[in-house]
Amino acid sequence: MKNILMIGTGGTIASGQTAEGLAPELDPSRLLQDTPRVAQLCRVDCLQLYSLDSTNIRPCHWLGLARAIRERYDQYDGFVISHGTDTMAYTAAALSYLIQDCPKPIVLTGAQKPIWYDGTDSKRNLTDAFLYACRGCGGVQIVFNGKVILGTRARKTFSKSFQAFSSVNYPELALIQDERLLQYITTGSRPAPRFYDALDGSVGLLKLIPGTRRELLAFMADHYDGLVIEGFGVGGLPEYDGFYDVVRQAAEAGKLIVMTTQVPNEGSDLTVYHVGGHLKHTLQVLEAYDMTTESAVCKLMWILGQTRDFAQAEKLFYTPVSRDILRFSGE
Ligand SMILES: NC(=O)C[C@H](N)C(=O)O
Repeated sequence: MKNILMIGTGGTIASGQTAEGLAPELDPSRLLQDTPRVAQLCRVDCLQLYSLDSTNIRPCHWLGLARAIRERYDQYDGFVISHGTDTMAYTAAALSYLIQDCPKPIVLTGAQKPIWYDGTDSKRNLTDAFLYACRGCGGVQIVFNGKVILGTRARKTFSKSFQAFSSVNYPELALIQDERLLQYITTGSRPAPRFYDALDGSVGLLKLIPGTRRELLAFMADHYDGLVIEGFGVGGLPEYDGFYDVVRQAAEAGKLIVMTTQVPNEGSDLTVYHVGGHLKHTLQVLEAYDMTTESAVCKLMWILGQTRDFAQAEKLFYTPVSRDILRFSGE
């Protein structure tokens, strides 16, 4: 039997009812009491690391999760992290940069309804997560509603339904149906993972709207070391009101700027239109292409944890990690 470590962090799956709404209170061993099937699949140890609604999860918690896995890595065959769904895609992306080429499965799961709720999705998701931790591929993945999604490709796309997550610009890796694992895509891995222990949380995300004030961009460029700008369509920046100069000054001041799109699918291509091409050709800005915003944000934090040098940052940003960016593969 495989040895799996379950790490609890909170979320709806572990929540109880309070007068002001659901709040996490159940620890992982309590979740397993309600999911007896797991004990037939593997041996489990439990670690309650946090008890948070995932709205409260921050980069320090991602570092804590990576550290917890690193410290116990040799003792287990796989890891299951129970987590709130709201920021699970960010945690999955962050862990994909902090723990690279991992040959053991690191599986995030959670639920849209608490474990005690009639018709909850908690038990299915937990059972599937453990099944995948025992039989699935290495690396960081989300198992949810029968789908297995690469940690760098996940996004929460439904706020209430059980099908909470989609795989963005990349196929789902596997399906789990009636405890049968259909592994369509495998993840290659090295014999041992590479752990990182630094992230710089000084990254901001600006979603443009028609008429966004330049002052907002300038304020963010002043207050953050890295900035992700979600433009429209295939990407670009307004040509009125001095936006370009703000980005130029920020880039010259050594800030790392990533241009991406707020369109959910197919990614950016800045060079198609002048609103993007002028920027791309004249300034030192990075482009997310087919990466998710969650991954672009976390990759920027990971890069800023290592360097401020644009050339080095550019190299790191465009080097695929766990298939987060495909634009450059094969070129
Ligand atoms: N379904 C959930 O888990 C949502 C919850 N607010 C959380 O992210 O912690």
